[in-house]
Amino acid sequence: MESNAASSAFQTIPIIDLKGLAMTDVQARAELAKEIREACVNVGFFYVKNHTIPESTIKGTVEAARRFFSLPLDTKMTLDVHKSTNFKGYTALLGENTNPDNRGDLHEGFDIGWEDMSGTSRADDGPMSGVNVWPEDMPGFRETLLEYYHAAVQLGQSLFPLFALALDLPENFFDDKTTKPAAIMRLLYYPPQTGTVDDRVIGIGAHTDYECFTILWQDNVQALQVLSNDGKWIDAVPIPGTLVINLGDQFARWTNDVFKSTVHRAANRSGIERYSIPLFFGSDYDVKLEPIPSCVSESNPPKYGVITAGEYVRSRLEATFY
Ligand SMILES: O=C(O)CCC(=O)C(=O)O
Ligand SMILES: [Fe+2]
Repeated sequence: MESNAASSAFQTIPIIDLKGLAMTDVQARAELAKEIREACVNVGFFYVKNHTIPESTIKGTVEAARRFFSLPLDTKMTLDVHKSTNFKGYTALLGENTNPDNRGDLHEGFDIGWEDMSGTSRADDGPMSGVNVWPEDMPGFRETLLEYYHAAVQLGQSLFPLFALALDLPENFFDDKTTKPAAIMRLLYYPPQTGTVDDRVIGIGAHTDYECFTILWQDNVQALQVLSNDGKWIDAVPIPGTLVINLGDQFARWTNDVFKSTVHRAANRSGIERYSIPLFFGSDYDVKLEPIPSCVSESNPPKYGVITAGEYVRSRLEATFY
């Protein structure tokens, strides 16, 4: 399978209907996988409609985000991500810098990893092991976020077989590599930027994501942009009822760039505040990201060194949260 890196300058981001996600008909699944393949090879981004995260779960989580980010700064700072050994908790404005050429990102964030409803976190998350941190005096906040987290993880798990089909692999190829969903969920809040904007301080600087793919909910404020091969920024216009799926660097490494991990950024110049909720879905942290054999050929020789997923994500997070 060849990398298509130079072939397409996309102008639009495809919309894929997932209403048949649970179907078992082989032909229908193959057709859906083909659509996904086109999007992954040419764009690295697609919208999904008729996804499986309930609207009520989204609404509750956005409400929770509003409540959380409106807490006083010193209360939020008790959960400072820099105090955590595993990148969990609160990031203040300018607390991270996604693009090294920039001067800091103009967003606030709140990060959690896997935890079940009874409060158990995983002990064996390799370099990312450790508990989530939660605000005090916010009844229901934890449950609301975990409800969203597990719904998004379930959606992610149902996408892996389609990504496998899209790579001409058996549907279960990723099953034993995604047994402990390595998923990080973020609440993001972008204050509006008005007046003269320094391009080096925007909502989130130009970057690629670190894991296999990201499931992103965005509100209806336009800010997200995706870099096309011809160097143009394409608006990822908010489309009500959809989620954005974009591929990250784990998948690019694993597929030897057959799947694209596309550069994107967000700048909120709307005049009103913006919220988004990415969930970054990676392979199990102990999986070695060796190029998938069908993605390597004489004309597309291996491009990346082999590293475990956990080491890779950790090194990227360490560079971001300086
Ligand atoms: O807020 C957005 O629309 C994008 C966020 C993003 O790219 C990220 O968190 O990696
Ligand atoms: Fe991103």
